[in-house]
Amino acid sequence: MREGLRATLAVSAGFWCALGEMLRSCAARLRMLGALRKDEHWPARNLGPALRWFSSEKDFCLPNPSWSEDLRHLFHQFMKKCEDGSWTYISEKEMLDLQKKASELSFQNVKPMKKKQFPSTLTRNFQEGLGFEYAMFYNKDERRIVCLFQGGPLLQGFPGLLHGGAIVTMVDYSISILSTKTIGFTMTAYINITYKRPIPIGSVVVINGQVDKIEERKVFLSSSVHSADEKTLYSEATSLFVQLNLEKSET
Ligand SMILES: CCCCCCCCCCCCCC(=O)SCCNC(=O)CCNC(=O)[C@H](O)C(C)(C)COP(=O)(O)OP(=O)(O)OC[C@H]1O[C@@H](n2cnc3c(N)ncnc32)[C@H](O)[C@@H]1OP(=O)(O)O
Repeated sequence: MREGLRATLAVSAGFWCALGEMLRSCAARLRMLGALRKDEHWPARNLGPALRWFSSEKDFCLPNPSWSEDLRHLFHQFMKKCEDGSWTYISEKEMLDLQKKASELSFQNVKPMKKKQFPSTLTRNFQEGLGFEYAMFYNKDERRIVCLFQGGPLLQGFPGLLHGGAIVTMVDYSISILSTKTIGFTMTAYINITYKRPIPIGSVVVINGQVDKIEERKVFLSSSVHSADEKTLYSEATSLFVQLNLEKSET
């Protein structure tokens, strides 16, 4: 009798959970459809204050109050390395200029978003300190890029830890700039990342990317993610970027 009651309760709890999940997913879809109906272009008008808009003139790669001591220290170290010209600081403006040029390329079946309506890049759509805080430095002769990165609480995966998707986003974004600066506009064909140790939210990591080999339109790169003191290797990745074949994509 008691067994029967327990089984009935388990089935009914399962039913209510499944129903709840279904209703939540329907509500999310309806919200999305509503937003889409209002305006065929993303983003919907009222995405709230947590966005740094494309039109902003501010250089978000410079230190702000959310930066930890470690991030400031590394930033100033790299700025010093820039003095002899071996390394160059990549400003937000330079990244936006690249992006603007990229938005002029036409891809099959892709409608460009209305100017000024779209946010700068995925990595800049968060309020100061909550998402991706970073600065990048480029070494042309060594074909290397360094990204100093501090991931905020909105990038959480496991409690207190950075989501792997946020880590690979920052790796991909850094080496995408490196490959683009090396041979012109490229796209990620693959990126294979190995996560070796979890990264605590708010800690500072150093992403090192380098070009290993170029074969015609293909750029092979490798990258690593270390702690600021270089003692911990968090992740390693190998990737292929392919230079855009504009004749093909213009069709
Ligand atoms: C970001 C900074 C700068 C820019 C700012 C912009 C905004 C920032 C945005 C941040 C952006 C962040 C970055 C992002 O998020 S980029 C977004 C994520 N990536 C994509 O969506 C790319 C989707 N894929 C494609 O569009 C095409 O497949 C590409 C363009 C990659 C190649 O298609 P295409 O038609 O052009 O070339 P092809 O097919 O003739 O192949 C050519 C050669 O490549 C070899 N191959 C191809 N694929 C693979 C593979 N998977 N493994 C091994 N090999 C592969 C192939 O065998 C051939 O080799 P070979 O036979 O000649 O030896």
